[in-house]
Amino acid sequence: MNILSKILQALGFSSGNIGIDLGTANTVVYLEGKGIVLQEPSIVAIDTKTGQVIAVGKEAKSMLGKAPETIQIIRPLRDGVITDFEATRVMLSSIIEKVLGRRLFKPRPLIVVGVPSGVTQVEKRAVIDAAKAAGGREVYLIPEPMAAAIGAGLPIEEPVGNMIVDIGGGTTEIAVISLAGIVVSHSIRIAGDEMTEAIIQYIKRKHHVLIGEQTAEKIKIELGNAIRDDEETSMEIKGRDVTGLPKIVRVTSSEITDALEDTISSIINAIRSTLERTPPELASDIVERGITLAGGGSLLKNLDVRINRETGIETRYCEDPITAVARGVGKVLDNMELIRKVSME
Ligand SMILES: Nc1ncnc2c1ncn2[C@@H]1O[C@H](COP(=O)(O)OP(=O)(O)OP(=O)(O)O)[C@@H](O)[C@H]1O
Repeated sequence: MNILSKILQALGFSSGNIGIDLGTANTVVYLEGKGIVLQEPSIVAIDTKTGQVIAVGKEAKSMLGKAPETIQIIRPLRDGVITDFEATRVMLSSIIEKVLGRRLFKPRPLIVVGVPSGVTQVEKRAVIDAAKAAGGREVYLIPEPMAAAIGAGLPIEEPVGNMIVDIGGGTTEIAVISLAGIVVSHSIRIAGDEMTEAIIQYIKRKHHVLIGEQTAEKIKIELGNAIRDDEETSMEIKGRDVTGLPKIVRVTSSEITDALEDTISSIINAIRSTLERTPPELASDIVERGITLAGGGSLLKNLDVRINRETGIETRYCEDPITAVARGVGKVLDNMELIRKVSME
């Protein structure tokens, strides 16, 4: 950072450079010099008659499952990648405008975006084009697990093995990082949103009741547990039965543990297979230093305990797991050398 930028920052001005965690479930934005300035669901509401954007983020999410036919609610990303380019562009522009809105001078910002490590060239191009179309001057992409590890404060540039498991909405990214590079990684398109979907399917099968995504997510957060613990809890949920009438049923935490079993097993198998492919020296570092968890999906109750039980490796959360990727892309904004080292080709 040059001296002028430092003075401007000290005076409360921001360079306008932005780090974005463009997530399947949430988009989190870090503004250089300010920190996290926006955290909103990755959802856009569009008027189907005029094609105009009605709402973005929280406001659009509150319309999920409740909108008339004239309003289309779109999640522009699925499984961590862009499935609707135009909606992503609109969402990014609106977010960037919200973040930089009242600035007197608006130089085009440098934008660093965290993306799943398994993205294809076409998907990478789509993110870069969307960020440029939304006003970005230069756009760099950093693999999400690398960004999460930087955000978690792991010593990624040192010659030691750091294992990060970032469980988002659409993707789980597992990586072993050493000397600023990803040595082994594994990305599966199974994460928090599959847990939500598994709850919807379980309640349909077991109780013959249909529930929406928002209700299922609430159940996951309130009752979900990666292990069976002694404290059984339950809650009443409202849905629609097969005949179409409203119905109330009581659901217990152990039922939800059953519902989530396949998803949790897939995540743990992916961690195991990554460990199996890790070179011995780095594996011994991981045994010593433990596994770090990031991402909203990792917040499922007792997931750390379950991973520890099944791998034998100490597992801990990083600070504020949901913003780890955004804090990571934010931390590199003033370090072009590091951006070049860790960004994707
Ligand atoms: N307390 C909680 N318990 C369980 N799951 C939670 C909790 N809080 C958030 N989640 C889940 O975390 C997921 C979103 O996490 P996050 O915001 O990190 O994903 P994302 O970055 O948008 O996704 P991706 O990295 O896959 O693109 C959602 O599935 C949400 O339901």
